[in-house]
Amino acid sequence: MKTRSIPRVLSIAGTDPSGGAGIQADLKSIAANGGYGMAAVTALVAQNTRGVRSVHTPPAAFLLEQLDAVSDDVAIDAVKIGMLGSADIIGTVGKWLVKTAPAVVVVDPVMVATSGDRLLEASAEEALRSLLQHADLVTPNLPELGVLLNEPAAQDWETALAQGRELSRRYDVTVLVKGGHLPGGDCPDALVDVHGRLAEETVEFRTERVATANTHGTGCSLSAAVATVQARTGDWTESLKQVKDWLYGALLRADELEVGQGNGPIHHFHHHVAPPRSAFSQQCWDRTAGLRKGIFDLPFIRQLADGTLPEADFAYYLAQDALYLADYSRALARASSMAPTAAEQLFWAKGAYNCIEVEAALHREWLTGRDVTDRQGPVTKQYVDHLLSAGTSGGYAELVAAVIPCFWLYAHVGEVLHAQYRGTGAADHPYGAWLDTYADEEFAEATRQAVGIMDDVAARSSAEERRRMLAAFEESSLYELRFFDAPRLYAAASAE
Ligand SMILES: Nc1ncnc2c1ncn2[C@@H]1O[C@H](COP(=O)(O)OP(=O)(O)O)[C@@H](O)[C@H]1O
Ligand SMILES: Cc1ncc(COP(=O)(O)OP(=O)(O)O)c(N)n1
Repeated sequence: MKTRSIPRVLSIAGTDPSGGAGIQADLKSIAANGGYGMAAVTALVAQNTRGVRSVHTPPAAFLLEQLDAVSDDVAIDAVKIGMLGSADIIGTVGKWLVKTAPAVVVVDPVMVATSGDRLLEASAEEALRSLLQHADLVTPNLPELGVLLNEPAAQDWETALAQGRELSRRYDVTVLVKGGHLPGGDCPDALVDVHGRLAEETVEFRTERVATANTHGTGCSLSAAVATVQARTGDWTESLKQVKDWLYGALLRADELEVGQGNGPIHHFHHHVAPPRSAFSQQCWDRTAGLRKGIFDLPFIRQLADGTLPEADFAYYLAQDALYLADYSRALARASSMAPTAAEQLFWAKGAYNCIEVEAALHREWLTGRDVTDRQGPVTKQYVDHLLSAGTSGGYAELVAAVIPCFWLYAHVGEVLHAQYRGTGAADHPYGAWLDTYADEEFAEATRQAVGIMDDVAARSSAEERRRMLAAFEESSLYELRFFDAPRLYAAASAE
């Protein structure tokens, strides 16, 4: 297939004056994915983020005039077909496709909007099935897949894939089965083709489900984007990979748009606009709320707060922390060596220095006279391995996200424990002096700067890099929890 760096892509679809779905969404998706967008309107839809009010369908002959006006003048590299509305319109589009034979035809078999309003007359379902013979790719959601096969909508992923295979077999077409309507923490999609046009019969793409109500026009946007990238790459699997990544970012940042009071649109141009400075760290913080709760529920933290923590557990914690800091300093030094700006280089270098010079010295002071192991325990070792591997196999962005929880959780736990201790006014608290050093304003300021750097790095990173950053942040946060729990599990054994 002949590919083109800026493909000319025609959307044949209905309108959405609120800009989230239909032609308006298609044009944004095409542009966001590097194409030149064109549009022929099948129906004028009075709708917004809350639902459809009415539909006006101009005569099919006028749609044909629009289509001919484009194809008589412009070489069309790809066509995306969305809302068609009636059998009359479907027939007109089918004949035009036969006449023009575009290289890429993607059909999104739009039937019902998220709001529940019908966008295809029930009597036109058979006509829509017959249009599939002109399609290279069809992108039904699960209810639409069921209707096209005259079967109930799939309730699980295995049934959905089986239906995808059946649709591919019946209509000799590649099917994109979309799992957005299934419950669960991720959104599976799969390209399915039983006629050998893909490397494998089923190629799956999974992304995490984004917690947002702003998904209006997701299906329209996806199909227009796939048509565009396919005309650029000539490879369905590669196209889906690129588009899913872009779509994930568009959903992740949909809430920033604040459009409408119902299900708002996705952020088509998220990759051209830097996220608000604090957006990424807020996301990291929100995602690890459960782990923070877990930390405050640990016996170690409760006992450290009320002064009942066994001395041996405290000593084990201090010893492991000193061992950890020696390698944490190396991870910060690595971040310094990878930093793209002098300011970031200096910040991490100072952090590496402070770990050894200030923090470890403090630990040594507290450890004097205590009989403790000088070997890394299992959790310390795993945590350090995670940091060092982020610094070698991950990039700078991943390493930065991996080192932040140590700053942030230490500062947060310190602040909370210190406030609790001060609140009790207990003069004889065995760990009072330690808790006083724990809430240090200089360290809190360094933490704010570190989190700011992470936000800056996230703002200049791709959606895929941000996803890896988030995973690295979560993993380090989990190790922070395990680190606080390690004395309970390993202190006694290490003393033997
Ligand atoms: N909350 C979400 N988070 C991540 N991806 C989503 C989410 N909702 C839908 N998607 C993805 O958006 C695309 C459209 O999905 P779907 O909702 O199944 O179709 P439609 O929008 O046509 O009803 C699919 O790629 C699906 O995996
Ligand atoms: C004019 C028009 N076309 C299609 C839809 C439905 O779009 P879809 O991408 O399926 O998005 P939601 O149904 O999720 O909004 C529409 N609303 N209007």
